[in-house]
Amino acid sequence: MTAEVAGLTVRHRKKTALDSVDLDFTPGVHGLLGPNGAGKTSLIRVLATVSAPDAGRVELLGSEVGRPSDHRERAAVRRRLGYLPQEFGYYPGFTVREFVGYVAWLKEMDGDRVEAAVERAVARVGLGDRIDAKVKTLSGGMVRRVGIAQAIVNEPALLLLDEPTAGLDPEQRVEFRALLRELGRSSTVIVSTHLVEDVAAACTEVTLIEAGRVAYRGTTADLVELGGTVDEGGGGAGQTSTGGTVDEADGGPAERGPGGNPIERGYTAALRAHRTAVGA
Ligand SMILES: Nc1ncnc2c1ncn2[C@@H]1O[C@H](COP(=O)(O)OP(=O)(O)OP(=O)(O)O)[C@@H](O)[C@H]1O
Repeated sequence: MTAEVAGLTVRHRKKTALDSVDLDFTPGVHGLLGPNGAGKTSLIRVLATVSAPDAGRVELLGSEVGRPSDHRERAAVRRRLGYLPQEFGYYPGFTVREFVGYVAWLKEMDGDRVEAAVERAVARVGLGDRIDAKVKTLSGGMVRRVGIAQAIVNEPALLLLDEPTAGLDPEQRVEFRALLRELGRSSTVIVSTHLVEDVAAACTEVTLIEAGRVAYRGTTADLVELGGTVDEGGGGAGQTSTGGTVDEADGGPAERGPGGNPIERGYTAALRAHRTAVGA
C-alpha cells in the first residue's frame, strides 16, 4: 500500500471538506473525480503533507505522517513525493532548467543525479527544446507542463497531481495521458480532474468524491459498465427520485442529465445513487 487514510477529516473553519474518509492507493493511476467543492483538493493536500488532517490516520510510503509529532517521517516521505498543486507558484525569472533543478535540490536529490534527472523530466513533458527559456516567456499550457516536470523530477513513488490537464491543449492532453500511464507502471499516481475523459484514457481506478465522502470506488471499466446500464432515455440506474437534474453550481456531467459517453453516464449514475443513498 503506498497511501492509506482512515477516518480522515478535514475542516476549513466550519466547513467539513472531508468527513471521516477511508481510502487506500496502490501503484497505478487513480482518478479523483467529483463536483466543485467535493473535497478533492483537500484530500490531495493532506496526501502531499502540505496540510494536516483535523482527525484520522494518514500513512504514506509506510510511514505515519498525519500527527504534528510526525515531522521527521514527513520530511523523509517528501523526498519520495511529487506534487503539482492546482495553483503552482514559480519564480518567473528562472529558466525551466533552473526551476526544475531547484525543486530537485529541495527534495535533496543526490547532486550527481540532478542534471540528468532535470533533463529527463523536462523532455518527458515535451519541453526539451525550451529547457533554457525563462518560465515567464512560456504559454500557460507550457507552464503547466513545467509544473508536471518539477513533480516528477525525483521519480516519485507517490505522485499527486491536482488538475494537471487544466490549460493543456488537446494534443498535449493526449501526450500527457500516455505519460501518466507510463508513470503508473512503477508509481502510485493520484490525479484530480474534472475531465471524465482523462480518467477513461489514463486511469485504472476511479474514486468519486461528493460533499466530503467517497461516493464511488471501482475500476474505470466498472464505471464504464455502470454507464452502460443507464437508460439513455433518462430512467436509468441511479436516477434521482425526482428524475430531475441536481442543483449544483458545478455544471459538470451530472448536471447535463443522461446522454454523454458511457463513462460520463457511469459518473452520473454513481453520483445519483450516492445522493439517493445519503438522502441528499
Ligand atoms: N481555505 C479554505 N477556507 C474555507 N473553505 C475552504 C477552503 N478550502 C476549501 N474550502 C471548502 O472546502 C470544500 C472542499 O474544497 P476542495 O477545494 O477540497 O474541493 P475540490 O473537490 O477540490 O473542488 P474543485 O473541484 O472546485 O477544485 C469546499 O466547500 C470549499 O469551499
